[in-house]
Amino acid sequence: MTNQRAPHHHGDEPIVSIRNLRAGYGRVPVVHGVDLDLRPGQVVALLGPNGAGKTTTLRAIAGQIPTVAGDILFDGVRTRAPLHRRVRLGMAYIPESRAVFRTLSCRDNLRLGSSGLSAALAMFPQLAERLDVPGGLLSGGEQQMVGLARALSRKPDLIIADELSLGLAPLVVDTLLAAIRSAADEGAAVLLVEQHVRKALTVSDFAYVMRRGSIELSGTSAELLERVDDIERTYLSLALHPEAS
Ligand SMILES: Nc1ncnc2c1ncn2[C@@H]1O[C@H](COP(=O)(O)OP(=O)(O)OP(=O)(O)O)[C@@H](O)[C@H]1O
Repeated sequence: MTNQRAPHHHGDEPIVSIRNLRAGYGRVPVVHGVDLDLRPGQVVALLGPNGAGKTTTLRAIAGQIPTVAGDILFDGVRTRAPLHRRVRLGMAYIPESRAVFRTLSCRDNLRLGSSGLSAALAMFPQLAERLDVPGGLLSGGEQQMVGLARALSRKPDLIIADELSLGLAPLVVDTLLAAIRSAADEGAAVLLVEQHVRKALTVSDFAYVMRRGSIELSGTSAELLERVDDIERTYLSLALHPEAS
């Protein structure tokens, strides 16, 4: 992976391929044999009830936890690089916890991104009125916008985002997902874990449904959206936040 996107990737080649991934904590595997492909320009949603192993899968792909078995290929090359090296190769990993500097102003938080304030405000104009507010006093949604603007400012070619919208109002969720969609439209590959199933299927191109550590179903998001009631009943009914989808 490099930061020079377009010339590097051609056709339909995956930028990331996961083959028979097993990962977990200590000696306890919680992800059993996951296969998954991410292509430039695509948003891929990873759905599933709480505890299915979605976050663990993301952490393994990001290099935050080691794999127990299986392969993670970046641009067709097997990698065991740790998180910070994958970030240098062009990955942005947005974990569930919100990453703002609480005592720095919103303005200074945004300036930490590599393309600066104006690009961030073009992405999220609503932050313009909040520039002097310390990061810690921004709303949850605003904090998430700041974190996302900073992550996207590096023009990553792989974006891994874990429950961006946890606890946020529907309109804010739409704003965040729209920013993710634009990054994909500009060429990034995106892997998204999202509790709002319908929103996730609307914004994504392809989706995987995970349960008990394995992929149980996959398909184009359009196909899955057509049978979303059935999918929610059959695969996602263990979700702790069914009202959120
Ligand atoms: N740090 C950890 N140490 C040990 N077990 C963990 C750890 N984190 C998660 N687990 C366990 O791994 C399993 C999968 O968790 P994971 O967070 O990957 O699921 P998830 O699909 O992301 O669900 P959620 O939506 O609740 O985050 C769960 O049984 C969980 O209890």
